[in-house]
Amino acid sequence: MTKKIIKLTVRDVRFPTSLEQHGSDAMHTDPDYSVAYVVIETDQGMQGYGLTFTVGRGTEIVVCAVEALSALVVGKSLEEIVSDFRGFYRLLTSDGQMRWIGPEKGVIQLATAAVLNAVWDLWARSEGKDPRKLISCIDFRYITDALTEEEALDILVKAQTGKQQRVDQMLKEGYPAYTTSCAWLGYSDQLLKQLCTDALNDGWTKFKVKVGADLKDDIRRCSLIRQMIGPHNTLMIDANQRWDVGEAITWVTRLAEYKPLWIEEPTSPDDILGHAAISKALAPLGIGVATGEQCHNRVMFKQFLQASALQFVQIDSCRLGSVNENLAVLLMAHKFKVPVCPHAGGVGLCELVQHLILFDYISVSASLDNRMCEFVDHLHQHFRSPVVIQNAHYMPPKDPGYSCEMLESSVQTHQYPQGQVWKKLQ
Ligand SMILES: C[C@H](O)[C@@H](O)CC(=O)C(=O)O
Ligand SMILES: [Mg+2]
Repeated sequence: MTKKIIKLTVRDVRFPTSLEQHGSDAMHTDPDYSVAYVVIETDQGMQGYGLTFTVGRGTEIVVCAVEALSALVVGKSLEEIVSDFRGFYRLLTSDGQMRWIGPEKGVIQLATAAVLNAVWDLWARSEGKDPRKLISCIDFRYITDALTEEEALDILVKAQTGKQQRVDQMLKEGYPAYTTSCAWLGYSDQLLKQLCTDALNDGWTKFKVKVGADLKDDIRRCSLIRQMIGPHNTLMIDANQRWDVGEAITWVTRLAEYKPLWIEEPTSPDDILGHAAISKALAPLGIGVATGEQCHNRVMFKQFLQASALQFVQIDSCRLGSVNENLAVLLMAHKFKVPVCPHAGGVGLCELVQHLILFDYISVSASLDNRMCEFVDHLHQHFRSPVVIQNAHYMPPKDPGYSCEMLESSVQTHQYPQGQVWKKLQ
């Protein structure tokens, strides 16, 4: 029986995280973690849940973009969509009129991710997928000079070997994670120390610190955290695009003694050659460049990889056009032998991206070398199937779907501006 999508709703849901400086960095000093939250419904009463992450103001614009896309979804059946998912992806990203406000970037790309995340959730609840089916979801337009459809299929087919052992290993041990929760830029040293002590006690071994606003502060905070975690645990630093290219090289060189594994988003997320120059300059110091949370499509990732401009690929479940585009990036990263360490946190990003990184290990890369997934300990309580972390590892989700269904009570309380939480703050 076909499942016809008869309704799409989208809501603006915001959490006042800026009140306690959760999520703050050198560029986003007051984020209110938010989502455009999408629910699609079929004529058989099934639901699919999807979202895209934002940091507060502007969510209403993403909501408008989702509404603009909804006419392309409502009325279609799930079977019709997934029988030509590549075509459906293109319908959304290449609509002859809406494409002008992208293409495949900005608000319209965030909206595409929210809608398609809901479609993947609906699909995931209904059936399994084989390599050929997955490849048929990817739009190879603009990336065939880096990865052909045949090469992509070959990667997935080769990774069938040993797949069951990796599934068993993940079920037992989980996927390695790192934490960003201890060292947001707006946190005091005292809070940083407290959170770092707690995290060490909970078994965390990999830590990310926000940098980039003030060099003296960065030296103090990196020195503090390195002292606390010791020489063998892993430290990463994240500047959230704060610097020019030369400034990034000078600044990070000053922080090199704290042995960061990577500098994340050192400069404009669009500056591929700038990232290449930074990568080259920092390689002798043993510091890699990580980026991707604002890398808006597969074409950008292709060029980053071709230009050796990054050493860690940070896919994002809501920045790229959903699973379809993330699959393309995972496969390209594998071909270019660059590890994937996803961006997560925000609202629901951990819930979503755990699926992608488990898939990467089990069905694409078959490697854990230099790989880990970000974890941020906020707002999980608002999800029906929140992530499970054990001993600093993501344990595979057990419920069917893409794990982005929120509790209806949370959505209503945090809906902007009419929810109780926001009424109280007005
Ligand atoms: C504004 C967000 O909190 C951002 O700082 C997140 C980020 O860069 C990360 O998790 O990495
Ligand atoms: Mg970051």
